[in-house]
Amino acid sequence: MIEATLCFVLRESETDGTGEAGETDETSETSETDSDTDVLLIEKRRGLGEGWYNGPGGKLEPGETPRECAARETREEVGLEIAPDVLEYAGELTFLLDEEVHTVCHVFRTTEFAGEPRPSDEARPEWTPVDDVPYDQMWEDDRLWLPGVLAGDTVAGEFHFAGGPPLDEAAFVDHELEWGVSFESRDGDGTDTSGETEAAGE
Ligand SMILES: Nc1[nH]c(=O)nc2c1ncn2[C@H]1C[C@H](O)[C@@H](COP(=O)(O)OP(=O)(O)OP(=O)(O)O)O1
Repeated sequence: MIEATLCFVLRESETDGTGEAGETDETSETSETDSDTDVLLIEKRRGLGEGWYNGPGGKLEPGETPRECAARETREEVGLEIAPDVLEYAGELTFLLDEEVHTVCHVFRTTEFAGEPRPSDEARPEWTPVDDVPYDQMWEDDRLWLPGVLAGDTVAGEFHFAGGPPLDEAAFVDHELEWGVSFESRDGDGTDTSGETEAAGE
């Protein structure tokens, strides 16, 4: 079983006079996050999900907590500095391949970061309006959980894939989601110590 992270960095959109990202549309019925918020996505250059968009992230190293991993991967992949303890625990996703747990992924969210994104061997970063996330160029499960996470909700989910490995060539067959899950016990280091968090229902 792989333990991994994803980190979604949010910022207020910049109005650049081009009429693109950040322009306020007074007639729109969008909520406080969405059209005026950007999320930092990466186009992944290698590894699982190569060629697709996602948040920065990757596998935990020995002795590392999930939030330390999320901060390190974000620094390595796109050069942003984030203090691990500012990361908000937004989701726990379990990816199963042929009914065996393949990866448990801890999802974090933050608006606090320093620096400007820059590309690396692993990733090409792109600030993207949250209303314009390219779900057709992402993992198939992302459209189910990422909009809620970007809007500030918390989620526990199980996603069933069949026919692999590798996971990114398997078929996405089923899922269960639970929203509004409390991850407060993970505020210390990203590790659940309470046993309160339930896995998504059957
Ligand atoms: N179904 C899925 N949906 C999704 O959105 N992200 C997924 C996913 N399955 C795996 N991931 C993400 C989680 C994690 O950030 C990443 C793990 O991919 P890899 O094993 O290729 O690790 P990376 O190469 O990115 O990291 P390192 O090797 O640790 O640098 O893929």
